[in-house]
Amino acid sequence: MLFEEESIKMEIGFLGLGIMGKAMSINLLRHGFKVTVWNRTLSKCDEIVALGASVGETPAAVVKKCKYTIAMLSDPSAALSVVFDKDGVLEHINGKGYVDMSTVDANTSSKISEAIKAKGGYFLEAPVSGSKKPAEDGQLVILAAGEKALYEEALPAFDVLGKKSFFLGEVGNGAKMKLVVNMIMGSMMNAFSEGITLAERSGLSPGTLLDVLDLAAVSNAMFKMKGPAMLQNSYSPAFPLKHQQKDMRLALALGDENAVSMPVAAAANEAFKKARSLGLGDLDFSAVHETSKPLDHSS
Ligand SMILES: NC(=O)C1=CN([C@@H]2O[C@H](COP(=O)(O)OP(=O)(O)OC[C@H]3O[C@@H](n4cnc5c(N)ncnc54)[C@H](OP(=O)(O)O)[C@@H]3O)[C@@H](O)[C@H]2O)C=CC1
Ligand SMILES: O=CCCC(=O)O
Repeated sequence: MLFEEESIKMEIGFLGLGIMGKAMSINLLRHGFKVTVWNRTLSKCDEIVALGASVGETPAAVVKKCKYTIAMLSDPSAALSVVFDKDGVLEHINGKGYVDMSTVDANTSSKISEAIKAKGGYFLEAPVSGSKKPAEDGQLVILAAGEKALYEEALPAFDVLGKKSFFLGEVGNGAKMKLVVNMIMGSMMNAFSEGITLAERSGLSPGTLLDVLDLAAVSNAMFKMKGPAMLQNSYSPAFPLKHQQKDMRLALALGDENAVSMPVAAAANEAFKKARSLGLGDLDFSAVHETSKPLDHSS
């Protein structure tokens, strides 16, 4: 057993303290797990240390100390770097469990899995659906795949981090499921944003549009949560737009591999790319709304 029954005795490493990693590591601490954190910008560890965590100087140091390490990193390049670079995860992974919860493509996940297995470690991919608030509240949806035994042993931690965990079979299936979900979400966000602009430009109240949508068949949590802020042009980041565009790009590549025509997703990706080119990448992905607004030619 990598894990012991009582969470109080579990020592969990956590790599990556961005919007999601910070909320998730705090949640684990709050529920009695011992947590050792590492972040590329080490100063970001200070807040978590003040709440009771320890710090590892490198990913290798964290893995050496903990039987089980979670990663929550921005993209495929970050996920690979933390594993394969000097002082990376591979150095001490023999006999340990590694759970990558970052959103990456199946190929990246497979590369990491193979390397960890070759060194005698255990690997699970476990990307999540749900954003900053669900991460803070332990309400994520966990899409795991890989080593089944590690999944079962990780359940005490997943039960704290999420409201539901799925085990989807072989490595890659978690990554693919996550990309399909985010591809749908990104397309919906663009349709929503165009709808708000169309309502405004055709003389309707966008506030009333939100009320109507909320009672209609297309009602959903995302429109309800993001709509009011979008009407105020307020895009405080919960899910950064640059990550949503990365997910559209990876989902479109999955479509290429499987000869699936995805014109709606391709158009949504163009809008997210446009938003990035306008410097909106660090704002919430709802900032794609800015690209649906007519240009102001008054000056
Ligand atoms: N925010 C959200 O709502 C959700 C995000 N996700 C996914 O979770 C992952 C994390 O998202 P989020 O927390 O929002 O992202 P952030 O941008 O807030 O954090 C990214 C993290 O990755 C680290 N990082 C980036 N590049 C490297 C690198 N080359 N080497 C090591 N570390 C690196 C950053 O370190 P540093 O602080 O030094 O920059 C930071 O800790 C992403 O894959 C995202 O798609 C999934 C579900 C929801
Ligand atoms: O990957 C990010 C997902 C954000 C969400 O599910 O709200």
